[in-house]
Amino acid sequence: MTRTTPAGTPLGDSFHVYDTTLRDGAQREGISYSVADKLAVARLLDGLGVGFVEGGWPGAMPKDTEFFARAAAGELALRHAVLVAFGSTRRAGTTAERDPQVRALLDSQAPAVTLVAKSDRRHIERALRTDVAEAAEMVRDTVAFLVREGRRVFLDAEHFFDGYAFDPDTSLRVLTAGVEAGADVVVLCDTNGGQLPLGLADTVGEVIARTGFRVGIHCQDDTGCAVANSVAAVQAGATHVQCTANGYGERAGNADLFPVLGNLAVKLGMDVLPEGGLAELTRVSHALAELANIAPDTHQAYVGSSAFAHKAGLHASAIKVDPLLYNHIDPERVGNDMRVLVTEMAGRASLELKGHELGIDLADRPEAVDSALRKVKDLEARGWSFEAADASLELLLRGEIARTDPDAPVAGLPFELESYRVILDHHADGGVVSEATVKVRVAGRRVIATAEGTGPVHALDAALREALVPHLPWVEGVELVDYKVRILTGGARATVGGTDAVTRVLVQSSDRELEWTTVGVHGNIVEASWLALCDALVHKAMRVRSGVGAGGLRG
Ligand SMILES: CC(=O)SCCNC(=O)CCNC(=O)[C@H](O)C(C)(C)COP(=O)(O)OP(=O)(O)OC[C@H]1O[C@@H](n2cnc3c(N)ncnc32)[C@H](O)[C@@H]1OP(=O)(O)O
Ligand SMILES: CC(=O)C(=O)O
Repeated sequence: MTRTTPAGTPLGDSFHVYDTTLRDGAQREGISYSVADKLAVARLLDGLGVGFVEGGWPGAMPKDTEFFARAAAGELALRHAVLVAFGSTRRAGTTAERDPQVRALLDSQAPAVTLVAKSDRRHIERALRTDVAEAAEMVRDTVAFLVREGRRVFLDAEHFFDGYAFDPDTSLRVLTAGVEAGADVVVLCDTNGGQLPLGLADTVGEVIARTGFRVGIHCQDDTGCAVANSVAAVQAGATHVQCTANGYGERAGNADLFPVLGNLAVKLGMDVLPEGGLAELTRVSHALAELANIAPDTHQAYVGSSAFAHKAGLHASAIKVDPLLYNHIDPERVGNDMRVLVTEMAGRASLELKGHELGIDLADRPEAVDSALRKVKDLEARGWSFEAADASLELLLRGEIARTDPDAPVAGLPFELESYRVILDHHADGGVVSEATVKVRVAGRRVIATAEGTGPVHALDAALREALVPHLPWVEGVELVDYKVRILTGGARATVGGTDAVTRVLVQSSDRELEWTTVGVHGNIVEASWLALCDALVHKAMRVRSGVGAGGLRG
């Protein structure tokens, strides 16, 4: 399929999606890519289909030099993207040929080079400590040298928007020097990230009208407008857009590649990625977050796990009629999913949609839906939270179905608790050991088991397993993979009254096939944990018995 601009002209090389995650993204506080990480990031971006991957600044730091060396040695076989080396123009008072930083760009063997150049007179005079004529010459000389050496050159005009507002002639003179020397694109950079979309788009349009140059855009996110600014620049005529994965970058970050691509592709109808690329946005965004060792932003536009998650009952009731009534696009277009959250804000439609997600048909069970809804609202007012605990919600729904339909089977706990006890031993040497004893009836027998653990919940879990596994072997395959505790004070549970806090525990379990989350709430953290642990086992038991409804433990 031919990729086109909004005007319908073929994209080909006429529009550039340019990624600078490995250079500007790496300037984010907290990110430190290894060379192996950098190679993996480049491969993911290439697989997505971006046109250019800026790999770093060879010569400035050993890791970036090594990255380019390994890429040149064949470790990076890019299918879509052109690899770009980044660096500054030569220093004042020398020549490009003699400047070691410029030579390092050549030595990187990258087929394209992006040169950063000051385009604000105040920076030229105060930071470079030179004059405008020399600054323009630094650009001309370096671009011409690299072009002569067979490199494709882009010019990042640093501080362009602030500089153009202060002294447009200087800023244009720097651009002109680059283009006359052979630069392919002059990239207008909002380096301090202080621009707003309307003013920035006006400037982009004006520069194109005055010069006729091919213009790109690079936006930092200091006003929170980097994505809007980038899209506005494209609408004003920019044909090269620089972004970083998930908006990583110096200070507040850069224009986030994923919403920028989403907007260009879905809203402006530009085929900015090869076929199939758009549906990869969510997966690639999350994979790149892993490589950066940063938790994905759940609320990120287009690709966040909450980007199409609906909590309000009124939203759900319209979504039941047509999902597009409350979604700006079909989430599948960008590889994301719609989810319905059931909380105190739910209505009947929210429960029906959630039931559908969980494989429970609630359409003909209005009584069960009404009573489940009342129960959810009541429990949430007492500190329970079901939005992250689908398994507990499923048990509650199945329990209400069983209560309102005598024909529906119900299964509660696969064992009966007689009592549990947890003690804590603080030894003189500073060691702290928890010990738990559980007394249960399982498979018609009374079983007593004791176990130690690093904490009271660990000990309780261990003792329960000790008691159950000989009689219910599947318990052994249930692993506790995450455990979260939140203390809720009066405000969050106003109907309970009093000043004592309640504890909410979320337990995430896994049996290698599935992960599921359950919730428990109580004034005592061990009891809250016990409730969540038991729900986890009831949920698993329900699946072991397949098709049998379950009651759960909430009162
Ligand atoms: C807007 C951006 O984000 S651009 C990307 C910025 N990224 C980085 O800075 C990360 C990598 N940087 C580095 O490793 C180092 O800063 C280096 C290797 C580039 C330079 O290190 P040093 O030689 O020790 O210089 P230092 O960082 O202190 O100062 C930069 C020098 O470059 C000069 N300079 C800055 N911008 C430019 C430019 N566009 N063109 C030419 N020279 C420039 C400065 O005037 C200064 O010169 P001086 O040493 O004569 O004062
Ligand atoms: C080049 C660049 O990163 C900037 O001007 O912000």
